[in-house]
Amino acid sequence: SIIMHPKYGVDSNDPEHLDEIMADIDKWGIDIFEIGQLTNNRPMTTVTYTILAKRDLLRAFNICSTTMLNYLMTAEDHYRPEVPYHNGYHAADVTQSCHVLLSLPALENLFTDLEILATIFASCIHDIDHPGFTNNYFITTGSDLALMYNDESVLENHHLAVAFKLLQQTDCDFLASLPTKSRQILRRIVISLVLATDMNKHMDHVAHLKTMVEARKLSGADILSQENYSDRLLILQHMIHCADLSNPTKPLPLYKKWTDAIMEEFFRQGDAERERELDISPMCDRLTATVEKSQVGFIDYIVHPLWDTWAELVEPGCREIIESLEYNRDWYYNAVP
Ligand SMILES: COc1ccc(C2=NN(C(C)C)C(=O)[C@@H]3CC=CC[C@H]23)cc1C#CC(=O)NCc1ccccc1
Ligand SMILES: [Mg+2]
Ligand SMILES: [Zn+2]
Repeated sequence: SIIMHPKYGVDSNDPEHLDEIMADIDKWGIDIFEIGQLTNNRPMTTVTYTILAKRDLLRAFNICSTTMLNYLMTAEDHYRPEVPYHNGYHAADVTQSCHVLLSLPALENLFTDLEILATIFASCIHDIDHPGFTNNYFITTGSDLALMYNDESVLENHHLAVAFKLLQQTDCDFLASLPTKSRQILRRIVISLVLATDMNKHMDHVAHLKTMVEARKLSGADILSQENYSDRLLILQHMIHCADLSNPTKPLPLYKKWTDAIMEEFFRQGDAERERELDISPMCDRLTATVEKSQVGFIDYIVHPLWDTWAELVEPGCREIIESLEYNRDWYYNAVP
C-alpha cells in the first residue's frame, strides 16, 4: 500500500498559511517561530523534511519517507521544550540557515549529495537533548557528562551519541539503504560538523577562514571549485558554525526573539550557579546583565569577525546578510540605555 504523507511531512492546523510560509524555505529570514505554531511545535521535522525532499535527497539515497519522518519526529522529541533557546526551534533555524548557505553561488557544484545530506542531518541534530547549560557548567560542576567525555566538547559529543543511537531503532534507520562505505563517510562528516559547533573552536574557524580568503586572493582563480576533500569539509564546518551564530544576521524581530530566549537560558544557568554558590558565568546574572550592551559585544567580538570573513570567502553572496548584521548592531548600540 502506498502511504501518503502531508506535503511538509507534518499535519497543520492551517495548511494554506503553512504553504505561504514554506514558500520562503530558500530565503534568509524565514519565520521559524511561525512554522512551529502552524505545525504543533514541529519546526525541525517540517523544515528538515521539506529541505531533504526539495533537494531530492530522499530519492537520491532511496530513503523511505516514513522512516525519515519517524527519525525526525523522534529526534525532535529529544530536544527539550522547557529549554528556552537550545530546543527544536533552534535546530530548525540552523538547518534552514545551512540550506540557504549551501545554495550560495560561490559554493555551487562544490559538494557531493552525500556531503549535503550529512550537513542537513548534522544541522538538525547538532544540539539534540541540550540540557540548557554550557560545557563550562558541566565541567566546573564535575558532572557525569563531563566525566564521560573527559571535559572535551562535552555537549557536542553527547548530541552526536544521542543522534546516532536513535538510528538503531529499526523504524528510524533512514540510512539503512546506504552502502556501508557511504554510511561511514556520512558518519565521519556529521561527527566533524557537530564537533565544529563547540564555541571553543571559534577562533580556529576565524583563523582558517582568513587563510582561505588570502589563498583565494593570491590564486585569483575561483579556488572554491577546486577544493580538496579536507578543505571542502572545513568549509562545511565553518558553514554550520556560521549558521549556529546567525541570529544577529536575521531580521530584527526574529533576532530579538532569539536573544530573549538565549538570555533566559543563560539567566537560568546563572540562577543555578548562584544557588550552588558557584561563580556566575559571564552574561548569566539576571540581576546585573545589560542585554543590549552584551549583544553589541557579542556581535563586535564574535559574530561580525566570523561573518565578515565568511562573506569575503563566498563574495558576493552574503552582502545582504552582512548589511542586516550591521543594521541590527546599530539598533542594539542605540538601544543601550
Ligand atoms: C543571540 O545571542 C546569542 C546567541 C548564541 C550565543 C552563544 N554563546 N555561546 C558562548 C559565546 C557563551 C555559546 O557557546 C552558545 C552555544 C554555541 C554557539 C553560540 C551560543 C550567545 C548569544 C549572546 C549573547 C549576548 O547577549 N551576549 C553574550 C556575549 C557578549 C560579549 C561577548 C560574548 C558573548
Ligand atoms: Mg551546540
Ligand atoms: Zn546550536
